[in-house]
Amino acid sequence: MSQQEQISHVLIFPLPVQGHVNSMLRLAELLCLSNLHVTFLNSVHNHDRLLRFSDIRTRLERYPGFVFETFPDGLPEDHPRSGDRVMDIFYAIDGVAKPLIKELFKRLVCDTVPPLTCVIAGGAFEFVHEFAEELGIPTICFRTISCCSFWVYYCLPKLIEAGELPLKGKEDLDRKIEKVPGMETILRGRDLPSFFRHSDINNRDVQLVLRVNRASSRADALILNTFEDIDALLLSHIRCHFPKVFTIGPLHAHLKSRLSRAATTCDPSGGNSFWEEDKSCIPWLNTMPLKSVIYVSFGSITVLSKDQMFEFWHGLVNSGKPFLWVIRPDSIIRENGSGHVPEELLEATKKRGCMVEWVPQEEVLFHPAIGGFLTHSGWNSTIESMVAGVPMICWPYFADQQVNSRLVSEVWKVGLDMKDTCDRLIVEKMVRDLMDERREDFLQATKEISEMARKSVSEGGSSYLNLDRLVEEIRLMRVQPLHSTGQIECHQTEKI
Ligand SMILES: O=c1ccn([C@@H]2O[C@H](COP(=O)(O)OP(=O)(O)O[C@H]3O[C@H](CO)[C@@H](O)[C@H](O)[C@H]3O)[C@@H](O)[C@H]2O)c(=O)[nH]1
Repeated sequence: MSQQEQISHVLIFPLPVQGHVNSMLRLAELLCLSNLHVTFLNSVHNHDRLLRFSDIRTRLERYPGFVFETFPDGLPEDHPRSGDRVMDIFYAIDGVAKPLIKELFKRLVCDTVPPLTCVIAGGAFEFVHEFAEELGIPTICFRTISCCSFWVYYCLPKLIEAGELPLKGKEDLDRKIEKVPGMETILRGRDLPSFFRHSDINNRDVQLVLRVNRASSRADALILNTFEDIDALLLSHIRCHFPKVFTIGPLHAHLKSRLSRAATTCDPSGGNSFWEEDKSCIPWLNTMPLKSVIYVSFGSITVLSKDQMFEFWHGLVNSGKPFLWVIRPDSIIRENGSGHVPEELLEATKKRGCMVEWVPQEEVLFHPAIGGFLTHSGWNSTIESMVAGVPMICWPYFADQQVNSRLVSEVWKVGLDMKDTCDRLIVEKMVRDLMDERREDFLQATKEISEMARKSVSEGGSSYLNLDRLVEEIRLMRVQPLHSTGQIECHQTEKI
């Protein structure tokens, strides 16, 4: 086969957490639909959960060019991989899995047909760029966070240089942050990614975040799960630094659009869940009036203290609105002596509440009974809510979520930002504002954004065309010979 005819083979390597794996799997399927060969790299821990709780195997086995590879993430099985221990994932992988992943890269280049031609990485590990550069493999960085938070992360060194960071104390949280181009009037200290609330810039996590963000610019191209209409200004800044940016989102809607055009028999609503989806909430929702229910979910990493849980619970009950609340089994911090649930909460919940451990979120958001979403502002949840036309109350937990929630309220105007408070009176007021007082404004804004999003992923839309361009770009990518020897040193590689 000639160089031109060679089939492109992409390795997709997400940070092994639900939110990242979700969007990367959607990308994988979109690339398979374009007849590219895709190897998807999962941690053993996540892969087991995915096989247990989703239909991913049947969905992806339809594509002859799709394969999973796995690696051990280096953490004990009972490690929570969430809350304030989520950063352990980065350090454990950097230690244990790194050499195995390097061997995998070599094996895919040397011993696989078709050979690897490109790596799409989540931008979480610097070593991906090191290995790829050593082996001459082109890389594309897919940051699964929002465009606005990607840009804020990218500008952080500038903020440090200009003295806007570190924040020195609580009094700095409301100070304007002016050195992020395109966001000069929007951000305050409290809207920066949570890692940067640290007053010590040399802190290990802060340094890690700075390093991995710097590494993004070593990639040959950048993919973002957004669409041009909501991020035009920031994209114009980003494109000055990253000449090849492909905005191909919202990915979940894009996948649906392409699957329906391909007229496959595959259920486009199939999830990629690490937890068992409890569908009993759907018959419950069917009994509720139109747009009356507030859906509550804080994603896959957030953990709540018992006090926080009770504040939310009281606030929801006191708002008088029906609520569907996802509480992951591992999401409440165990504390001694504070487990008593007041009788009035239990009674009110029996009447108008439904609490489950995990739901098919896309289906829930599209249910006609859903009128609002109390969310942690993870980017997938945010963009899924926008597509479904559901306004949000944002309670960001950490990382990029702090930026997303600010944009939701101040720029896109599709919801309210409740960051840094967790008080039953505020929860109650925000729910009433979202569902009653300011409902019409929010519904109008979400409707407009939802229409723009759907248009972008329909034939001829910006994300649709950008995906075609991305596929063309990938088809042109080839492994370049090593500088030192003039050829890749393909020797026996170990299977992981
Ligand atoms: O009951 C549920 C709850 C959630 N989901 C899905 O799980 C995903 C959660 O993703 P996201 O909303 O992005 O939250 P996290 O799981 O917290 O995602 C991580 O990854 C995101 C993308 O990079 C970041 O924006 C977040 O800050 C980071 O915590 C979404 O697709 C949801 O549809 C379900 O299917 N069922």
